[in-house]
Amino acid sequence: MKRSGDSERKKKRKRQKLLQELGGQRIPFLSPSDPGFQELWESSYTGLALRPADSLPAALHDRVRAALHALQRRGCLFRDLVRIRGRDVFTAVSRSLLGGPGDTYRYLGTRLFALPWHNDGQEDGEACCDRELREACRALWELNEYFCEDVERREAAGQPEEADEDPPGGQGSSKTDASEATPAPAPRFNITLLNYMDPAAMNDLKEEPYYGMGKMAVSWHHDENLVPLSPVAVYNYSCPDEKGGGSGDGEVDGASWRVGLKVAWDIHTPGLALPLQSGDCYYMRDDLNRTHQHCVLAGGTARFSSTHRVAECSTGTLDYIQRRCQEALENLRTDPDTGTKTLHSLQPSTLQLSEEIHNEVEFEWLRQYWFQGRRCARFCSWWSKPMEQLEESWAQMESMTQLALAAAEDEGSAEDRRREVAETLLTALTDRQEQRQTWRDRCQSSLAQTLPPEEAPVNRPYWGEDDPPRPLPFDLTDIISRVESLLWRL
Ligand SMILES: O=C(O)CCC(=O)C(=O)O
Ligand SMILES: [Fe+2]
Repeated sequence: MKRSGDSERKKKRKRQKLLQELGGQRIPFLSPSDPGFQELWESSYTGLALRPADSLPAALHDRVRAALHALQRRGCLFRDLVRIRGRDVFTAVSRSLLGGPGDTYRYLGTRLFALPWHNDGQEDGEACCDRELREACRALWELNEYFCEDVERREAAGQPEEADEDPPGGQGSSKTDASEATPAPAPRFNITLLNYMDPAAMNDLKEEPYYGMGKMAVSWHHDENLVPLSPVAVYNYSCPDEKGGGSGDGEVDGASWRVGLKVAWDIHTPGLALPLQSGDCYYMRDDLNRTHQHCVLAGGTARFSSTHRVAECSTGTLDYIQRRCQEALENLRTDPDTGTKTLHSLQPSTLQLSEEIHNEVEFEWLRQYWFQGRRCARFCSWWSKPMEQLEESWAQMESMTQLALAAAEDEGSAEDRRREVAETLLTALTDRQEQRQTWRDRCQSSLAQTLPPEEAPVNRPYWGEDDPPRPLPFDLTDIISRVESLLWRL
């Protein structure tokens, strides 16, 4: 937590310095009708590639569009209450995560839990959601497969396919690929984060501050939590203009949606604004996401996007956290006859491991999940059972902490050992107490209060004096003081 605070402060200083240097002036940016647009794309935005709508199969467009509407109609998309620079804010876009069963994706202090793709033809009885949703998820899985194969094709060819790579309006220039170094095997997209926004329903969209590009639906950012150098593929669907007057594919004159790009920490290279027709896709490849930032500029109509990513999921799958819990619980022994619990080992490294896992399952899984309210369980039951099981494991870990505490306070034991145990506990409990406070504050924030009951954050696990007792209290203030005073005495 402290570390990210430091880097936030550094970034803030860097930002202020650039703004000072800019002195209130706007940095230029280029659109396709500007002279030099294509040269700028080729020289400073090589990792960006457009795949125009007409190069995708028409049937795929139809299925994906129907799927996006179905997910929206069924209320599966939500504005996330994320955390930016220590403050809670709602995202302007509504989102939903799809991916493999048990996958999660973490961004802006928020872990999203994937609605499973359903590429396995489950029958009604055993399924976690109904047929309509299964079909919708499956359509996005097909789009994901399409993108995986497309990226593989491009990498195998070593060189981009001409027609797909030219900036719109380009006269067939022969652009060479930036990635001429050793080709690594193309990682497969494992999740998609869906976005939806209807600008007519939003009255407080922020103006793009540096270039004057217009209203932003998503502000400048790097995509987080991706495998380094992995590509991102985005499907853009601008809904037909219901009021009429557009060209029927989401285009109102001068009001198409655009993706904005800029070189990170650079006020000299002009920005790039790429308009997207309905059905157009774009790729961010190589190190574009690291060296550049992107934003989404709102157009005139409602719009969906499906953003396919290679999420770094080494600590982000249900399998992973279940394995971690097992690892922690290996140190707990329950007598089969009496039910009495004991710890196998009081080694500091063993205790430290289980206390760290305790914090990980509580703050990265249980509290993240419940903070998002009961919103997902309404239409998909996939996560309900695993979350119950994780909570059971967590409850066992509460017993383990209590046993370790008892060992530290056991006057019959060697003082060295007691001190070691107390020190290990103090670190873990201080962290736990701080994080519990943060989550409690987030659940009670004024923004959280504006949500309808079924979406409102739940501060869970929580237990007060009137609830069934647990081995340790929710509020650890007294326990921490006990451990501290123990350490003074030992
Ligand atoms: O909608 C888009 O085109 C991109 C959205 C985006 O940048 C994101 O979700 O991270
Ligand atoms: Fe992004």
